[in-house]
Amino acid sequence: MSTRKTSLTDKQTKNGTSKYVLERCASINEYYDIAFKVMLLGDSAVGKTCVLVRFKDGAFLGGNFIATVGIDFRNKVVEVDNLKVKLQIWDTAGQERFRSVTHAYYRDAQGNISLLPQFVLKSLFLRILTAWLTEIHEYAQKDVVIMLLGNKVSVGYGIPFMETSAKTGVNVELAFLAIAKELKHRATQQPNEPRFQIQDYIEAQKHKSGCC
Ligand SMILES: Nc1nc2c(ncn2[C@@H]2O[C@H](COP(=O)(O)OP(=O)(O)OP(=O)(O)O)[C@@H](O)[C@H]2O)c(=O)[nH]1
Repeated sequence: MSTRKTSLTDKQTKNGTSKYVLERCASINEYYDIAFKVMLLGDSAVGKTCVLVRFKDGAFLGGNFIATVGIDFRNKVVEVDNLKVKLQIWDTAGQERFRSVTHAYYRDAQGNISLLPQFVLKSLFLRILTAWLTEIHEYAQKDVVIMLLGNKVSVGYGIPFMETSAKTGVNVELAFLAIAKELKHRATQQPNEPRFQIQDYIEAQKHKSGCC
């Protein structure tokens, strides 16, 4: 059994005043078999906090945009092949001025989910993607599991990619489940067992749900 205490999520308005705090101090006993750290990366306002809140609480954080200050995390336990997998998901501030704070956390994470901006020109999209992949390669573990989330853009980088919406919830649960499965398979894989194919899993699940 493990006990956890989530930290405060401190959000900041454009003028720098901290006015919105998601209060989550409850202590909850939750059982899990295996735990992984996953970081949410991406430029400011791409929707990292909203995706995490959608996954954790099933709600959409609408209203005025309030930027994350520094870094925060939420835990969620998901079931993967009869194992309880705890994902400790780190929500990083996208603003450049917090980069030195967030870089310090890359090394401990087994998974990275990078959110990419919607509706930008392909050349800009590729520039942003390359910048984030360069950051990941510089600061993260060499064998970190990477997933890209975005909207209406197709990527040919051999990295699992999904279109998601924190607003409608489409594909959010699937994205986190897929990364939990990949991490669990890597951690428990027997020598002769075939590798888990994360993109195949994603496609099969999308097909099942009749989604996009
Ligand atoms: N329509 C729509 N709006 C979204 C969606 N996801 C996020 N938003 C909006 O986009 C804005 C930014 O969302 P956040 O999740 O706070 O962005 P962030 O990436 O955490 O930003 P930083 O904290 O600065 O790194 C908010 O106004 C959200 O309401 C989505 O799927 N659809």
